[in-house]
Amino acid sequence: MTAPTKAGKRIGILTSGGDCAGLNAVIRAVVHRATGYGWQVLGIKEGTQGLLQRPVQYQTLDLGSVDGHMMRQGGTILGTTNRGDPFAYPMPDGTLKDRSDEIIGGYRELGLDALIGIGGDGSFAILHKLAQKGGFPMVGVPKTIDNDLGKTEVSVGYDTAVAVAVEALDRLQPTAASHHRVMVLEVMGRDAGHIALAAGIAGGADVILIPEIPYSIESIAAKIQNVRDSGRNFALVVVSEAVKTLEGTGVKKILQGGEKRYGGIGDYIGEKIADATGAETRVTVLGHVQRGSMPSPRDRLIASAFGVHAVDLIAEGRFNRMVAWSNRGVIDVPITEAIEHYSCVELDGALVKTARGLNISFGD
Ligand SMILES: Nc1ncnc2c1ncn2[C@@H]1O[C@H](COP(=O)(O)OP(=O)(O)O)[C@@H](O)[C@H]1O
Ligand SMILES: O=P(O)(O)OC[C@H]1O[C@](O)(COP(=O)(O)O)[C@@H](O)[C@@H]1O
Ligand SMILES: [Mg+2]
Repeated sequence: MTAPTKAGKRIGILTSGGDCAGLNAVIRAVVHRATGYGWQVLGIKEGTQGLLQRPVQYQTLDLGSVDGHMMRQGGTILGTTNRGDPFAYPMPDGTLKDRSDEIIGGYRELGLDALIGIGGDGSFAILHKLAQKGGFPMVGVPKTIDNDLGKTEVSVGYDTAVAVAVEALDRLQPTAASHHRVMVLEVMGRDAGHIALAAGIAGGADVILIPEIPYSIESIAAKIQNVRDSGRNFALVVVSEAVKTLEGTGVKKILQGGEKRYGGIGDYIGEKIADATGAETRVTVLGHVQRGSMPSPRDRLIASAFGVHAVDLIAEGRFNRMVAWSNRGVIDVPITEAIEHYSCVELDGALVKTARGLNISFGD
């Protein structure tokens, strides 16, 4: 594919890392704002993978291609990747190769004036390094259901993921009560407990286990005994996927190609609770359902505000910055600060205090 001829600025946009709800709303907002400036927008396919391929994989985005139902759709129309680090790209023979120059070459082939990357910490680390090496201007838009990016109060996708987890607890509660069971819900979060904490509070959990707070089975069992003593015959337990075993190891599955992902701590905790309390216990692993929903209104709003601001940063010539949510509005921060400041659950933060005030146990 040959890049279209150019009048005014031409900007590229890509989505990177795990998908989440609200990515399409960001893309739509970027296209609206850029079109307002009279610019062209090229959507790069599959994150950095699209720039690696020849011909470079992209699609031209205009108002006609982003309106209608796109903002309501989960996922990303551009595709994404959280594999294939360009600086250590896994080759078929098992070796790792630095392919960053090919990606920078792909960027140049498109004749872009700037790149908007929608990603999380991992993606920004890669994209920023590429932009520095290739000398091209870049702006970041934060997304991740994990909400673990520093320097922004919230990332696109988090609100929807929490809503899905709360809905799961709403559905587990009546079946737990009907069968007098302890229901364990394992939610995502690599490696922060934000989803578990927020969903646990909003979904009425009795116990919330997050990687930031060490737990003991005795303490969880004591909480379940308290619940029984109060006359209630069921309990809801939320476990973040990154919670470790009592021996201090993360529970992971090995996937095709040797990739590892969290999964399984819910079963581990469920068994321990059953042994310690004698309660009938069932485990639900929510998994990618948390990423696949229609974006919540709040995610659509944040995504829209971020997309507009990202284009404005380019218009102002302010690069290497990430748009961020702070104090009821959009700001921008150096992207390096966002990468450096990993944001896990603050132990003295409002939500931990709220949970304790509600007598929710962290198992500590
Ligand atoms: N081409 C790539 N683009 C983005 N991330 C990649 C790529 N290749 C490998 N990765 C790795 O995948 C992970 C992507 O980060 P992930 O946490 O999934 O998303 P996010 O960018 O939202 O943080 C990081 O560990 C990153 O180093
Ligand atoms: O989709 P995959 O590759 O199984 O990855 C799962 C991981 O991605 C996430 O859903 C989201 O991570 P990012 O938003 O940082 O990409 C994590 O919560 C989870 O551990
Ligand atoms: Mg991440």
